[in-house]
Amino acid sequence: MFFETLLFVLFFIFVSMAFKRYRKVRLLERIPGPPALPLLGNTLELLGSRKQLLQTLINFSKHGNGIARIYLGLKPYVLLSKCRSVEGLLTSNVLIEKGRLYDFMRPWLGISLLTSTGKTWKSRRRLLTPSFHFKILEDFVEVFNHQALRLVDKLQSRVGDAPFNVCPLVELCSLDIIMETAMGVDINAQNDEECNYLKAVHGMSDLIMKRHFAPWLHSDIGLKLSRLGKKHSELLSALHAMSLGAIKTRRTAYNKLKAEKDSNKDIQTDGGKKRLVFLDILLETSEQPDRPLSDENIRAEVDTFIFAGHESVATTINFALFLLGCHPQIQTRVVQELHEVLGEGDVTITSAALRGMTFLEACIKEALRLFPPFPFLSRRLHQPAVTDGYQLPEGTDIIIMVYCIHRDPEQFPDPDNFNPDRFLGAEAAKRHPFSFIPFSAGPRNCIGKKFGMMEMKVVLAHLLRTFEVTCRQTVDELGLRKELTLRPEHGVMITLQRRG
Ligand code: HEM
Repeated sequence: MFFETLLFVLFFIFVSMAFKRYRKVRLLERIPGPPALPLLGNTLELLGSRKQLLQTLINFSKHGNGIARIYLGLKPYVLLSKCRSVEGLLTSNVLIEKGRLYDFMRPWLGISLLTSTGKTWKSRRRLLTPSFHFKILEDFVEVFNHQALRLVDKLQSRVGDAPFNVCPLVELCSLDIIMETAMGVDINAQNDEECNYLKAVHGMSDLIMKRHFAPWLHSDIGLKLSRLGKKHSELLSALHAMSLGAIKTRRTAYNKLKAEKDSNKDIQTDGGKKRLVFLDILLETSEQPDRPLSDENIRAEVDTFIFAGHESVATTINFALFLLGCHPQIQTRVVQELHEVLGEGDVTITSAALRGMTFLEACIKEALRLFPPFPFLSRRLHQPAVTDGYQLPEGTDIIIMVYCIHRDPEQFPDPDNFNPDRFLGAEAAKRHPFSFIPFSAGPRNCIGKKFGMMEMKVVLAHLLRTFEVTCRQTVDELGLRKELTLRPEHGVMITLQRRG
């Protein structure tokens, strides 16, 4: 009797799951998409070459007019590639759950602002928003200047050299900046080109992408049993050891200062200068009775800031150098503007000066349009939605094709052309508000948008007023590759001349 009941229950579960899937697939089959193999779906095309991942997804999305459907194994995904199709989703206050890729980031980044959802995300967002207050960001401009000048110093020795890859140097600079602003430590990565921490970040990013496209690595057991399991644990230990070490040091300093001072006042840091870093704010918050943050929560947020805050900025600076190096007339316009805003001689760039650099900002935006660090964003629907007249059932995984949205000729005529003027004047004001979304949009947009823009402007301003940058690569020669962010696999090869 027991076995009969068990069999009946199992049969019932199986039938209801099959029926649920049938209803879901029936709705999604109305959406155009490439032919899919039984069981495997479109997995083979996606697995075929990770180098081609971006191009493969772009090709898939061409199957519909802004909306297309693919299968990874049995799992359906919907690709959205027009601004009109993503507006409803991005502005929703309830459809805020991230897609599967984020599941694989959790061992490293924990439950943080980037990876959480629902009530946890809402309360974290409320908690962390004040950390990005303009007053706090203004204090960071000093760090941006100091680290950018270190990069300029490093590059002085490359003047007149044959073309060299600037990407690793820019990435180390942006890592130094986020370490100093997030944790208050100057790790001077720029003088450590072997930087083990960065190697661990790259190793983990690579592993997360491998997991995403290999269904047999999706479960933790599958990963542990595979040859990647050991590497995953080693990378996690290295990454967490660094952030936990920095938290411990900062907490000791914080407690010491607190014992000396009224805890409501600003904390004295860095040899007497008043500058709060993100970690101080988290430590302060963790002590408020109504908003406790455990050490684990703090580690998750710190790791998230470091990941989200350095690679995206570095790749954008690199792509901007590529574009400006290939377009000398546009570079000259930037330098003229810098001259007008900053004058001659050595200067420390202030936040007021940054506001005057409108053409440099337009160049950065155009670099973000052509090469968005996050060329696609993923979401999972925990309730049904409708877009472009199609019903999307609960549980559907969505891929927002930022790369395609940014190259839509209806919004950006001659879309492959580098033309920063698109972001100035009336043309910019006429465009659809969701046609340019490098920082995403709506309630789950990038919390570090202002921080990132200020940092990129300071670093590029120092570089461009010191050096004339030349680049002779084509876009194909960059070897665009989608890792966790979009990267130029073959580097950005530039030459430098000192400006007169
Ligand atoms: C060029 C620079 C940057 C770009 C293009 C960028 C882009 C993005 C995008 C597209 C998202 C949404 C991700 C998604 O929905 O899946 C995001 C979220 C986020 N970014 Fe950025 N980001 C940049 C710089 C930064 C910086 C400098 C920081 C921190 C200092 C930062 C911290 C975050 C965090 C914490 C989130 C999660 C926000 C939430 O879900 O509430 N980002 N970013």
